[in-house]
Amino acid sequence: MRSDKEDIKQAISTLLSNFSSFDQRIFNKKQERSILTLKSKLRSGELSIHESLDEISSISQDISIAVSSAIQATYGGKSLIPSAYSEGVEKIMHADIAIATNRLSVDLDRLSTILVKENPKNDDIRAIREEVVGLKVHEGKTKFFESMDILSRLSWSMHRINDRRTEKEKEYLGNLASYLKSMANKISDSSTTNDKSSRSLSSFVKRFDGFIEELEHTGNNEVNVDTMRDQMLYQVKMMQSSMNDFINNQNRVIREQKDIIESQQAQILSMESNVATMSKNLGIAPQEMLKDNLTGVANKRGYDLHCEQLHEKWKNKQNTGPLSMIVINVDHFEKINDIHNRDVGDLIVTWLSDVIKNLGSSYKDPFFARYEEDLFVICTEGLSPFEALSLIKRIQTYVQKNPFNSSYYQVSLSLTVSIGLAFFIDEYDAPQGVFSFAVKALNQSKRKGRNQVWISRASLISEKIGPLTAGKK
Ligand SMILES: Nc1nc2c(ncn2[C@@H]2O[C@H](COP(=O)(O)OP(=O)(O)OP(=O)(O)O)[C@@H](O)[C@H]2O)c(=O)[nH]1
Repeated sequence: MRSDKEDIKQAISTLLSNFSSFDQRIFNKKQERSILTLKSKLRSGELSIHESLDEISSISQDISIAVSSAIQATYGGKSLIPSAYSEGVEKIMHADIAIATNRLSVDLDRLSTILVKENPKNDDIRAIREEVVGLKVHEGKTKFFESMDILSRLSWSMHRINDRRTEKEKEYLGNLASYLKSMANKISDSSTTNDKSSRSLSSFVKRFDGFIEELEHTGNNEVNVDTMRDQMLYQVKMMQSSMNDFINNQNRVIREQKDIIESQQAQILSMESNVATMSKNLGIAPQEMLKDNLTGVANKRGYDLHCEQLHEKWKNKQNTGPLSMIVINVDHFEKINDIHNRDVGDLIVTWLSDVIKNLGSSYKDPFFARYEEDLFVICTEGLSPFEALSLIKRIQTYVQKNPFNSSYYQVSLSLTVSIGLAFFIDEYDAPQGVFSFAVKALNQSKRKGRNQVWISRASLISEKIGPLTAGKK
C-alpha cells in the first residue's frame, strides 16, 4: 500500500512539473507559484494525496480558464461556441500548448495505469482509462480541454477511492484496538496475581478506549490516519512487551505453585508410608485403624478424617444441604460399670451403637462414630433442623422404651441418654468449633437432669437454617 502511494505521489509530482512547463502565456505568476508550493509540500509529506488532488482539480480549472482566455485573446474575442474552440485549437496546433497537451496525455496515461492496476474492479477508473487510451490515438491533435476534463474526473475518482481507503483503514484500526482491548481485559481478569505486569496490561484497556474514541473523531485525512496507524503500532509493541513480562511472571508463579504441590505430595507420600509402616507394625490394615474395635463403627481417627473432608466441603460450599453434629452420651455409665462390670458396660456400648446406626439409616445414613468411651457423634448432611431433631427423638425414645438385656449376664437395664445438637451456620464454622458447641449443649442436658436434648445457637438455626419445632433451648 505504501509503495502504491509513493507511485501516485510520483505521478502527481510529474504532472505538476509538466504543468509548470506550459506556455507562459497560459499562466499568471500566482498559478505558477501555487504549483511550485504544491510540489514542494507534496515532496516533504506536508500535504496528503487527498489534499493534492483538491489543489490539482482547482489548478486544472484555472488552467482551462486561462487557455480559453488565451484562445479568445488570439481570435479577437469570438464567443466560445464549440466550433470556435476547435477552430482555435486547430490553429494553435503547432504552438507550445499542443506540446503541453501531449505531455498531459502522457501523465494521464501514467496515472490512470497505476490507478487501474490498484483498483481493477472500479468501473469509473476503467472508463476514464479507456478515454485516456482514446486520447493517445489522437496524438498529435490538440485535445487540451478534453484532457483537462479527464484530469478533473480522474482527480475526483481518486478522491473517492482515497476516502474509502481511509475509511477502511480506520475501521480496521478500530477493530484491532477493540480486539486488543478485550484481550488485555481477559488476561488481566484471569490473572492469578496482581503484580506490575498484570496491572500494566489492564492499563491498555483505557488506552485502547481512548484510541477508539480518537479514531471516531478523525476525518478521512490520510496524514492523520497515518499518524494513528503509527500510534497503534507503538501501542501494539508496548502491549507485546507487557505480555512478555506477564507471561514470565505467570510462569514464575506456576513454577512456585508446582514446587509447593511437589513438596506437599512428598509430605503426603511420607505420611502414607508412615501409616503403612504403623499398621504393618500393629498387624492391621490401614482402614482398620480408623475403626473402633468394640463396635466396628468409626473411631476418633476416622471421625477426624471425616471432619477434614467435611471442612473442605463446607469451605467450598459443596455440601448438599444443612450440616449438623449430634453428640450422645449414656447417663450414669460409670455407675453401670461399677454395679455390674465393664463387660456389661462394653455390651451396652455395642448395643447403643447398633441402635443409633439402625435408626440413622432412615435419615440419609449419616456418618457415625464412637468418639471415646460412651460418647457417640453423628454428622448429618442434608437433614433440616426439624429432621435432625426427629432422629434425636427417635433415638431417645427407643432407648427409654427398650431396656438393654443380656441373658448371659442376666441383666435387664432401663437406660437413658443425654444429647447435644449443633448446626454449621456460616462460613466461619469449622468442624472442631461445631463439635464443641454440640458438647456444650450435651453438658447442659446433663446439668439440667439428663435424658434431655439441648440445642446450641437455636435462634440462629431457626433464622438461618430452618424452623425447629421440637427441643428446648
Ligand atoms: N465398659 C467400658 N467403660 C468404659 C470404656 N471406656 C471408658 N469407660 C468408662 O466409662 C465411664 C465414663 O463415664 P461418664 O461418661 O463420665 O459417665 P458418668 O459420669 O457416670 O455419667 P454422666 O455424668 O451421666 O455422663 C468411666 O468410668 C470410664 O472408665 C469402655 O470401653 N468400656
